[in-house]
Amino acid sequence: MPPTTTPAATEPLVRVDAVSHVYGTGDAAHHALDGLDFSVMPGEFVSIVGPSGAGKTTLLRTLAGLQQPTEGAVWVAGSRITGVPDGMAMVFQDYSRSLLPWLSVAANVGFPLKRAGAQKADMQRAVSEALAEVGLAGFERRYPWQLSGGMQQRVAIARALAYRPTLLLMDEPFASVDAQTREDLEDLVLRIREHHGMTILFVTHDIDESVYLADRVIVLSHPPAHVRSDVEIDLPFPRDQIATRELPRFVQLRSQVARLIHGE
Ligand SMILES: Nc1ncnc2c1ncn2[C@@H]1O[C@H](COP(=O)(O)OP(=O)(O)OP(=O)(O)O)[C@@H](O)[C@H]1O
Repeated sequence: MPPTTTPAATEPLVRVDAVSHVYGTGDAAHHALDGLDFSVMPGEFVSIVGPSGAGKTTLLRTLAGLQQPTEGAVWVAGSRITGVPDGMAMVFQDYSRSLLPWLSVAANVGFPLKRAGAQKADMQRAVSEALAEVGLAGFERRYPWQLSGGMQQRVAIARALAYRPTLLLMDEPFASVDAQTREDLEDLVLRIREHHGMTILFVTHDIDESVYLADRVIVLSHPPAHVRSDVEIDLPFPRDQIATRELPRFVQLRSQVARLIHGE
């Protein structure tokens, strides 16, 4: 009998297996993560929220392979990660520090591809496509400091996109832009996700944003952090900044997540 599902559809892309992290030693030791366990399926959009200082950035840095857990392991596409995995890109909150001010917009977007040894023509095509996708066609020759904060964050998103990642990690990417720009960037990320089908893990302090964007919201506990709850967001797609946020189910879910963060 033929299989009814392909193996790829049933295997998680990311598996966080009993991950703990302790910074420092002895009296100075700080237990940030405590036995975190969860999985993310290919194509899922998962928001990660939690109280301030819960360890969200520590978790994302561990997922990115930028630091090793003191206990447990992270698996991406079936391989235990010991460094930055292939096919992963990351977008940080602080675009002014993540973009290189002495490089043009195009050179910033092409930077990871150049380092990976891409052919010039392929790189130029990927850069143009990515900039067009984030609404910055025509800005190739500008420098990051000539752009608004929201535009700089679009450049950072384009740089991630040009790399064609299967896994995109985003650490509070819209925390430093104004409210209208934030909504525009949220919808940009949803469109990108729909277009490319990539898997996205998105750390945010903003409860409404976590619910608006995601298929699931993982709520971390007070430190040392464990997974306090894993909330399925059963809101229909496509999402709309006004209509989705008006839905009674949206209001119910955001209250549920808020209560969980506050420890109720
Ligand atoms: N390199 C480090 N060395 C020592 N302690 C650290 C280091 N990085 C983070 N910490 C500590 O680990 C804890 C978790 O930090 P982390 O930045 O991961 O939390 P967060 O949930 O992202 O914080 P926030 O809500 O403020 O964004 C904090 O108490 C922080 O001071």
